[in-house]
Amino acid sequence: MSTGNNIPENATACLALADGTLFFGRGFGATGDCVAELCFNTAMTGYQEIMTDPSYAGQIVTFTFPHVGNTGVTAEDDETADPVAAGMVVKWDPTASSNWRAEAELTDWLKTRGRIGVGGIDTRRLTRAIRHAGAPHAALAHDPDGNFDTDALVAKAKAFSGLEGLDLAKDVTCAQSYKWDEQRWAWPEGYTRQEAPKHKVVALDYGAKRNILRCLASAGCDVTVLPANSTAADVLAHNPDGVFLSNGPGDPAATGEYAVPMIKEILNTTELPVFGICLGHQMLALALGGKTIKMNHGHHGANHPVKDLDTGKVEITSMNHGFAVDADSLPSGVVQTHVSLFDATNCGIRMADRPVYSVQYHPEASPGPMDSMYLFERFAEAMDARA
Ligand SMILES: NC(=O)CC[C@H](N)C(=O)O
Repeated sequence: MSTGNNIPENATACLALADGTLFFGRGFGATGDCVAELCFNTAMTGYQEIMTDPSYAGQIVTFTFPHVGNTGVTAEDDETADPVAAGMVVKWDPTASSNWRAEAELTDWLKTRGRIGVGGIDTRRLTRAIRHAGAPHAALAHDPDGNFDTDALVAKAKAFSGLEGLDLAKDVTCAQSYKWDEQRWAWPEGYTRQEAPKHKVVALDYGAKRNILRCLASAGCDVTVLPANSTAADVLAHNPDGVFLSNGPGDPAATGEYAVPMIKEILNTTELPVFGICLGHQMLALALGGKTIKMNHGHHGANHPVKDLDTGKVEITSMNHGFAVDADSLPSGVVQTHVSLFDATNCGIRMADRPVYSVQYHPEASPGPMDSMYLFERFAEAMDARA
């Protein structure tokens, strides 16, 4: 039974936006409520990879593609041990899995891992609202009895302080360093190990996706992953041939309090090649003297065209970011290398005179037509050149 006015009789989930807008639907996964920034992702596939991408900490994801659940969940596809996104919003109720690789159903997986989902939402209307007014703060509640205190949910959404100024990398980073040698998935052998690595790479974990670490291993790297708050001395103690800066959640300017000084010190005291992705890109830009800005609704999808300004080629990329590097803030000696063909947002930089570069998009998850491994291979080549 629902309580209060205007709550549909069969509603078991409520999505409340900070401006008071309410959406009702059918809950799935865990019960209870959560509060976060609400974004939308336009990818047609990959809901499990999206939900387990640590960059989504502090965000509820609206899936504009209505069909979720059909591939089930498969442990091999997790980007980290558990889902990190706070919740998921979809148009249709999840369908049962129909996939030989599936090991569990999406709804059971969300339930055992404490993540809330809602189906039956008009995601077109919601997406328009997000595009129009910017990513809102939202509370999502799931109650099988349909009891919702909508005023309290709106108040919770209003009270959420937002992602600006929020350091979330410290929440999702690893507690201790570890070695990584698993390579990209290939048919028919699946994941294989890198048995003859050529380059020692320290990868800073700000919320790293496993598939990025796999790409490093596949490019010939012997990868040591270090926690986000590692100092330049911690990094250099491993005697690396190159330093990698991972993706991650939250505001790069906030996470930059410890990471940016570390990156600056690596740049100032060594000549090591440095490669960054997404949050790593944003923090590298900050370390080089640039600025980052909060976007209206960000880029979250798997078909975003990005132009490589060095080659003129356009790559169709996977994206997940709500902040961006301000290209106008880049100091001399730092070159813009990639731009979004949607809205001209900066998508890549490099130092003019050193193999220090980064991209905003996720090459490890990009669908093509180019082989996104080229960025990892460029990193390996830069380490080769110094050997
Ligand atoms: N995927 C990422 O690393 C995201 C970076 C940053 N948290 C942003 O939202 O822009």
